[in-house]
Parts: sequence; C-alpha cells; structure tokens
Amino acid sequence: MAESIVSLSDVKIFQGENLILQDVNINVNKGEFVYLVGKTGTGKSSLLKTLYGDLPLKEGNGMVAGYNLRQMNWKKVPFLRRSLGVVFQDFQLLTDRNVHENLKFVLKATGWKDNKLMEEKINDVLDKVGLRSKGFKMPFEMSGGEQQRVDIARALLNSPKLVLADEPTGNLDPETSDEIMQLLFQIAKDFNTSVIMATHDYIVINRYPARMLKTERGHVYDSASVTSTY
Ligand SMILES: Nc1ncnc2c1ncn2[C@@H]1O[C@H](COP(=O)(O)OP(=O)(O)OP(=O)(O)O)[C@@H](O)[C@H]1O
Repeated sequence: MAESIVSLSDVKIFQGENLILQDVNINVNKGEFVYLVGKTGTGKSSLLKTLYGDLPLKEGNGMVAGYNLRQMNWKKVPFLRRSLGVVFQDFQLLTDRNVHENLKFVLKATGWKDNKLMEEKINDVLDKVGLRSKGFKMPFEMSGGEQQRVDIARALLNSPKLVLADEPTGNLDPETSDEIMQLLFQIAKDFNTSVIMATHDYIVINRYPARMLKTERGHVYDSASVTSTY
C-alpha cells in the first residue's frame, strides 16, 4: 500500500476565530505531485500553514510526514519543519554571502556540525537543481530562475518527505517557469518526495497536469475524488 505523507480527516482550519476551511479530507501519498489552487483569500496559505505547523490544528485529525498535528507543540514544530522543504515565491538569499555559504548557513541553523558532511550535502542539492558549478556565485549575480533553484536546493537540504511550494513560478517568465516545473516534477519522481504546490498559474497547470486540490467556499475539492466539480 502507498505510504501516506499527508493525511487530514474532518479538519477545520481557523484564522483566529474565523472558520476558513471545513470538512477537509485530504490524503497525499509518497512521491505524489499535487497542485493547490483557488481564488485569493480562499484559504490556500492557511492550509499550507496548517501543514507546516504555523497554524495549530484545533479540529479534526492530521498527520504530516509522520507527525501528528494535533499533538504539535512549540518544541516539536522545528522537527516537523526539518522533515519538510518549504519553497516561497519571494524567498531572499542572504545578500552578503555566496550560494554555498547561504546553504551552509541553513544547515548549521538546523543542527548540522560536521564540515565534510555539510560539503557533501551542499554539493548534492546543488547537483539536484543543476547548479553544481554556481556555488561560488553571490545572490546578485544569479537570475530569478537560478535564485528559485537555490531556494529549491535549500528546501532539499534536510531530505524532506514533503515539499510545500507557494507560488514558486509567480515571478518567473514562461521559459524559466517551465524549468522550475520540470525540476519539481523530477524531484517528486526521482526522489519519491511529495510536492504540494500552490499556484494561480493555469498555463503551468495545463502544461504539467497533475491532481488538483481547490479551495472554494470554505471547502477543499479534490480532482481525484468522484464528488469533485472538475
Ligand atoms: N493572520 C491572519 N489573521 C486573520 N485572518 C487571516 C490571517 N491570514 C489570513 N487570514 C484570512 O484568512 C482567509 C484565507 O486567507 P489565505 O491567506 O489562507 O488565502 P489564500 O487562498 O492563500 O490567498 P492568496 O492566494 O491571496 O495567498 C482570508 O479571508 C484572510 O483574510
């Protein structure tokens, strides 16, 4: 049986006192690529924040990468985060150091100590995103697409079971978006990493079709489900 990486059942998601999403039942398996779509303000970010422990799960049950969201507390959140890779549209590299040093900074911040292992890991993730020879470059010397690749490399540092990508192609031209999509699909396929990607970009979705979760009127509709509106 396929291994489940995300499993939400009868979940309600709140922002403060406001109920944003209800009856959320989602299962994402290992290595699966899933889009998260929906109009602005319908709850995509709230759903992602629930998955990475930024919004506490108050109702329903949720497991992410083996962590029980109902039993999360501030001590456990960093462990959950380490088993996830989060990619943002507007991630900023530290401008005063090169790509390699940026990645090393993240490794150290997440508890890595051995220099040799850190070097190996950095080379490994740069290889995965096709930037092996660009580690010495300063952020201002990189194109938008290259910076997005570095962000994906950063997300892969701790060998995540799940990558959450929030509008990763939002600021990119169509050709560069294509490259990033190919990379994200390759990561899902080659490393069996699940990817959930929030996007408004239907051009990208049409070119790279995959299962879709759609937030609408307080619910999440699943294109893989028979009751879906697709
Ligand atoms: N920190 C917050 N406090 C209170 N309400 C919030 C907060 N963040 C978001 N909301 C509200 O929750 C609802 C869902 O917002 P959310 O950011 O999850 O939507 P979204 O689908 O991700 O939108 P976008 O596509 O614009 O990012 C909106 O009504 C928003 O106003």
